[in-house]
Amino acid sequence: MAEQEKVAANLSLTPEEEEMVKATIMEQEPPQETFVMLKNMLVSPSDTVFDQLRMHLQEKICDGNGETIFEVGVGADDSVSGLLEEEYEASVATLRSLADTLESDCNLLREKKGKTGTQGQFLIRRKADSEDFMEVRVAVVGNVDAGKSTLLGVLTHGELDNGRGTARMKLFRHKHEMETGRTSSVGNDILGFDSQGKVVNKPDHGHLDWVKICEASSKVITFIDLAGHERYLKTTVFGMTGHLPDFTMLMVGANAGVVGMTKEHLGLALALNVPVFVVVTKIDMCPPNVLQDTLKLLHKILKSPGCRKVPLLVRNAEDVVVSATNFVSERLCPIFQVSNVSGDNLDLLTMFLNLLSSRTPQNDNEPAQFQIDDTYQVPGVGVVVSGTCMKGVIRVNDTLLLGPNGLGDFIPMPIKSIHRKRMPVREVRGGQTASFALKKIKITEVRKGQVLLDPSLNPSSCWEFKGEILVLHHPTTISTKYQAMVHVGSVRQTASIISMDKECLRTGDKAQVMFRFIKHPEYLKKGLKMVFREGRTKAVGRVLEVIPKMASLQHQKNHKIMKMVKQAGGSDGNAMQTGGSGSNFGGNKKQRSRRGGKHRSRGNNNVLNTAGQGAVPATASSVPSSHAGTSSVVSNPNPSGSNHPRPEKCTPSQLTSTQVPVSIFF
Ligand SMILES: Nc1nc2c(ncn2[C@@H]2O[C@H](COP(=O)(O)OP(=O)(O)OP(=O)(O)O)[C@@H](O)[C@H]2O)c(=O)[nH]1
Repeated sequence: MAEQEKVAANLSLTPEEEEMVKATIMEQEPPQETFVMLKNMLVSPSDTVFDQLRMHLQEKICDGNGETIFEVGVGADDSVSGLLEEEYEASVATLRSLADTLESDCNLLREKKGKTGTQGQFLIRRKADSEDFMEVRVAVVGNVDAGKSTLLGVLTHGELDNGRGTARMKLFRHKHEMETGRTSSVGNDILGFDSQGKVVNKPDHGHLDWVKICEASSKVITFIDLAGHERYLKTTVFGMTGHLPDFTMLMVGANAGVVGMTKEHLGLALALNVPVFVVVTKIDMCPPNVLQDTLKLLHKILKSPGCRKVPLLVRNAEDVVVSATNFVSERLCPIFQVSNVSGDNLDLLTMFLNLLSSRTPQNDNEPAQFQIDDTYQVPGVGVVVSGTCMKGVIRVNDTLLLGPNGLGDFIPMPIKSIHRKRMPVREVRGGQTASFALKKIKITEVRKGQVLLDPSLNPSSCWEFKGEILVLHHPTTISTKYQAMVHVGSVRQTASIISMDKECLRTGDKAQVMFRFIKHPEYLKKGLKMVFREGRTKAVGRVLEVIPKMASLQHQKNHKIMKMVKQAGGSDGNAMQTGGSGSNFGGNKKQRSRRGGKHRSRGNNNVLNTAGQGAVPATASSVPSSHAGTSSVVSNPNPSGSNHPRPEKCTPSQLTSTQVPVSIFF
């Protein structure tokens, strides 16, 4: 440990960095409240002041979804912080009785004794309600073998690992995962904290004990365990977009360092604006110089212009409180160094998790919105959908609109029952995950990506939408007709580019692009973050405009008319402009063969493996139909024949080891 402390000391913040941390913290200071708290208000309050303080505290607990951090010995006035010992003790006693009247517990987080007196920070948390708990979702990402599943096994079952994978066995869902030791699906496990901040989970808890954990917890951390292997990147991207994590825990094996998918996952979290904290594992088996190199590289990457993070090495309880209470911003990035085998620093990580709060603001008066991320057929129950309540409150027997279906319509759907973490409840609110049993519907009529909405929202679906994207990586160029998987929230569907404000896009290019889904319409909303990917091609961005279904039908009609007019005028060079979407919507067999071969026009994922991968499908006139979709098309970077000079852009191979691809954008 002495070696590690040395390493930590070497990497401690310089005075300028400390200033930066302070500035970041200052940036996040909440606006001044109307209630002015005087530092000795708690010492011996009159009944009126006591009531005022009670109301103030109640408000803060409500705003914090059931908890708040209260500072004793510090006032919102200009007085110097700190109280004399007796005053401080009297203030703490008042705070405890205030918390008591609000059915909450009061726990000391840290205390500071200075020349001007003592001051302390206390966590006030509502006592566990058997029907309700605060929920925080943490996505767990990092390269394969970084120790993700092991850490979750250790945290949620309280038993250390043996270094050969015993702890992760409790989390795996599939036989092949047990055999290979590799996560392939989106796994879930929970860690409950009571009102005193103690872990509720017991070493022997199984999946059936989730209800017991939830009943005894004031706060439940849901870990979204994601796969580290590149092969499962599609599932990992879905986990990051569809499961709406509040935070990302990026795991790095101390000995392996920042390798493989680590930067990819960090880039994804940055693109989706999810705050990141880093956990360096396996410090028990890592030589100090290797650990130091890993930490140095991590600092460099996090501080690089692409990330613009302020790394904070967490070494003691004080650092935990500072980082957790200022972690709402995406800028601060706490770094933990732990061992799942020796248990080093796991207490600090647990303390940090205990202090994290949900980032979804709760407003019960907003119309309900729920996004579906999975569907099940449960024997004896029927169709069950799981997902996240984005806004409002949903109660048993409420009738919401389910959709869009294949035609883009929404149908009224009563909610038969609600479960939160396998526990039956009467209602669910914004920021919480839940599953609903639905009435009178077949499993084939529900799918991931659908939504359940309050009828007052009068929703409409869309085939087309405009997005602003930045290409993080593409081997050649992207032009219209290119198809790839679009991830927006729990929507995951192949979409084709139907137009864009540039002729073609290369790595590092930013553009406004019009997309069209190839299979069915979706429900999207302006401003949502999106990821557009296919194989090694990646682009990130946001939805700028949603074209409602009817408008897009009209647009399609106009497009067809334009095309017919152009064809009549003999301009066959533009015959392919509608590309993939044309082949799916309205393109007949004859047209398809004229466009250069059937297998390029099917409009499903196969297209990605032929024209899609090459990204720039050739026009009917430039490539004979027998060659369409072959590697000669794929490798042609500029088949349109026009002489566009290739812009001087940073390609991934030119990125240095410390650069995260998103650096170009964020
Ligand atoms: N010595 C030591 N071994 C560890 C530690 N953490 C994990 N391991 C071992 O590292 C190996 C890989 O751990 P996993 O938890 O499967 O890694 P993962 O990141 O979940 O891998 P994927 O699920 O494939 O993405 C296992 O054999 C663990 O026992 C640690 O802190 N110290």
